[in-house]
Amino acid sequence: MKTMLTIAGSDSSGGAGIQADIKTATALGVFATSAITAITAQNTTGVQAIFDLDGDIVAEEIRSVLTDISPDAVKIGMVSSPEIIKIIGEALAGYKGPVVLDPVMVATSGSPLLRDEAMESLKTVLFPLATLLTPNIPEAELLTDMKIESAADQEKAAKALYDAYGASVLVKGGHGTGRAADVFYDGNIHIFEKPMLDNPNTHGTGCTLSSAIASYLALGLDEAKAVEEAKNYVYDAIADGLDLGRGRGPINHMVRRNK
Ligand SMILES: Nc1ncnc2c1ncn2[C@@H]1O[C@H](COP(=O)(O)OP(=O)(O)O)[C@@H](O)[C@H]1O
Ligand SMILES: Cc1ncc(COP(=O)(O)O)c(N)n1
Repeated sequence: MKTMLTIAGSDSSGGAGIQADIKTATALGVFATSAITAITAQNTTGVQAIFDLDGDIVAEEIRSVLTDISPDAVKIGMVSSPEIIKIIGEALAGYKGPVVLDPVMVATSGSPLLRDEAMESLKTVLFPLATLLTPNIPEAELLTDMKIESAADQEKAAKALYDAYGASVLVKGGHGTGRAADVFYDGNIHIFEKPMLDNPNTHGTGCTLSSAIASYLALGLDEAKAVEEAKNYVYDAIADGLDLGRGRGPINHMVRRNK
């Protein structure tokens, strides 16, 4: 069986973070291993508390997995502090497979998940290790210092990040207006477009997308095909119309199994 490692934070409400990653990989037939970076107390209305794990245990978690069940792909999500970022960089230094990095900065509920002082380390330590970056529009704006108002702007931002970090880049369009256009640049531009679903329950879409991409890469798909299939999976999971909690609820990771 193919395996993927997710390095991310725990979401007590089960819709995002490690929980979304494990559900997604499982739904796609990939065995998930994990290294938890932080424990969040959160639900569909917001993030109530964050506890960063000690860097030493994060390093041990990653080493335990890499030295035994070497993953076919790695996904990195919430990393929060410069110390944990540095440790992940060291622990992954010899890893040769695909690394999908979702630069998680703010939860769908609006709560910050990356400390301000961690932004620079994210760019200098983890971006160069990544093979594929998946910023949403607000994240891509911060990373490139550009205003993104169209698919053409998403394309410019994707190219700028590709040139700066040498990784393929997917600028996701869930925060845009009009259609949900995700722009992928791997040296060539690919645009993956779907109608924007009228559903406020999108907690965990970014985590789900990046772990689905990592899962499809683990299964051997090329990057552009992995992105396309992952987007289809997230679209179906939003379209299912699951309605849990009082705020912005999660999507249905099990959508393909229920049908
Ligand atoms: N309402 C929606 N309808 C259709 N697709 C959506 C919707 N919201 C998000 N998506 C898709 O979900 C994925 C995650 O995108 P986005 O919401 O931009 O990321 P993040 O969760 O990191 O903010 C993308 O493929 C995006 O196009
Ligand atoms: C632990 C954790 N990691 C990441 C997210 C981002 O979620 P989204 O996929 O909605 O951007 C989150 N809310 N919680």
